[in-house]
Amino acid sequence: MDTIYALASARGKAGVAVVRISGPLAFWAVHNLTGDVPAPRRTALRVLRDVAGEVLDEALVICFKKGASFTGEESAELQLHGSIAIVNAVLRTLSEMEGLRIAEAGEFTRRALENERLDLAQVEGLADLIEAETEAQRRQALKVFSGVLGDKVERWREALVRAAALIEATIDFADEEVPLDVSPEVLELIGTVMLDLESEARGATMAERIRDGFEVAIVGPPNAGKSTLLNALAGRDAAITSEVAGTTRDVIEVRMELGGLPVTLLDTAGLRETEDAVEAIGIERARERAKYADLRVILLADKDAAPEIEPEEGDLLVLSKDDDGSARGKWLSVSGKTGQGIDVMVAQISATLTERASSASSAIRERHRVAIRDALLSLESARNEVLLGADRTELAAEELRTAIHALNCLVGRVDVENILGEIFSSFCIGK
Ligand SMILES: Nc1nc2c(c(=O)[nH]1)N(C=O)[C@@H](CNc1ccc(C(=O)N[C@@H](CCC(=O)O)C(=O)O)cc1)CN2
Ligand SMILES: Nc1nc2c(ncn2[C@@H]2O[C@H](COP(=O)(O)OP(=O)(O)OP(=O)(O)O)[C@@H](O)[C@H]2O)c(=O)[nH]1
Ligand SMILES: [Mg+2]
Repeated sequence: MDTIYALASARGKAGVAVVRISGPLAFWAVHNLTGDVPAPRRTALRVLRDVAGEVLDEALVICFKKGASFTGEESAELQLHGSIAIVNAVLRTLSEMEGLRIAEAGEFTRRALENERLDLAQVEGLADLIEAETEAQRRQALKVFSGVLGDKVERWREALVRAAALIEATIDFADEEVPLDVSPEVLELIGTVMLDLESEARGATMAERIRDGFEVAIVGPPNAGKSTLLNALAGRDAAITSEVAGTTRDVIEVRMELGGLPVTLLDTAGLRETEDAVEAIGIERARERAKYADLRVILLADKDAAPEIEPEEGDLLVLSKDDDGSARGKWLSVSGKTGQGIDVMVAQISATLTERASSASSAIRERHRVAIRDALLSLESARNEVLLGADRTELAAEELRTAIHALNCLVGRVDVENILGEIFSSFCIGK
């Protein structure tokens, strides 16, 4: 196993820069730099020198013994003065040591995974934690990082292994005089796991929204003030506005944080019958995106006008151009010009999305959703086989094993190699 090292903090000038070293030669490398190996897990102030004895920096050094570190390997940390020259000099000195090489992106975490310090879902949680920009993303990533999914998988696995064992026992005793009917207990075990998996699958979509953002589409007739509202929310001139009806054609996307949730706000072409071919394409796109949005804000300048889009349950109906708030009443009203009502509308949007986000599960990725779906399909078949009777027990056991396999994939107990590359490619070097 190579000993790897990398700058773990961001590149460039900083207060302090952290260099990590991990592998069997980590302490040896520290000894080369400081002439000493400080007591494990204690910070020690040491002068670092290169091979020629030239002083590189005075740094805090921490050693972690094998089995008691982030990676699980012998490792060390150098907390340097955050100068580009010092970092370069220290990295160069490490590169000159026999048996040390620079780490690849995510390689420290990969070793933590290989040494079973983390399971695959936790690694994904860690990747999301580093990417997290909003409060909801931070909370969700921390939950996944703490290993909830792994704990659940363990419980499901135990139940299914027990169900499989019960079935297999009846296969062995198939010739006996009085075969014990285990099917009620087996069905009970399968049923409980299926209920859990179904609830996990339902929350997966919301978990993905927290990760990748909710789409909120502003739709309505031309000139309603959609683009003006988008600009007011974005705090910049993202979209062209004008008194000409039919100004916006393309869908304009602005990413922002609303009430702690990541949101992509969409401004769309005003909806109306038109002879203009280009405008018609814009309107088609507007309808298409609105259809798939998580929330639609239907904006109308005139509350008696036809909305040109059938309001559905969950849509937010908002009256626009209410500059002084005089139209406020049972209608939510805003003005993109004066800002009137925007705080109330934002609070309403964020409350609606927060309510939906509360059903988020710890299955945060497409990969998790697929594994859960596969497990559910196999359990469904297993249940049918059990119901079909004693001569189908081998098939039932087989389906149970397939379901357990899918769950093992979820936390990376099996079949990891092909997905690791993809997961770690999103990591920084030094993580
Ligand atoms: N300076 C520094 N800060 C950091 C990290 C780091 O590596 N270095 N981390 C890294 O990303 C995170 C902290 N995560 C860590 C997780 C485990 C261990 C560790 O040594 N685990 C041992 C001992 C546990 C214990 O003492 O309770 C173990 O699990 O056996 C260290 C850091 C965030 N902050
Ligand atoms: N007084 C007032 N005028 C507004 C307000 N919002 C928009 N307007 C004006 O209404 C006109 C149309 O605004 P836009 O934001 O371009 O309307 P739109 O809904 O994006 O229109 P299309 O892109 O054509 O569908 C512009 O002249 C804006 O200045 C508002 O809150 N108050
Ligand atoms: Mg517009």
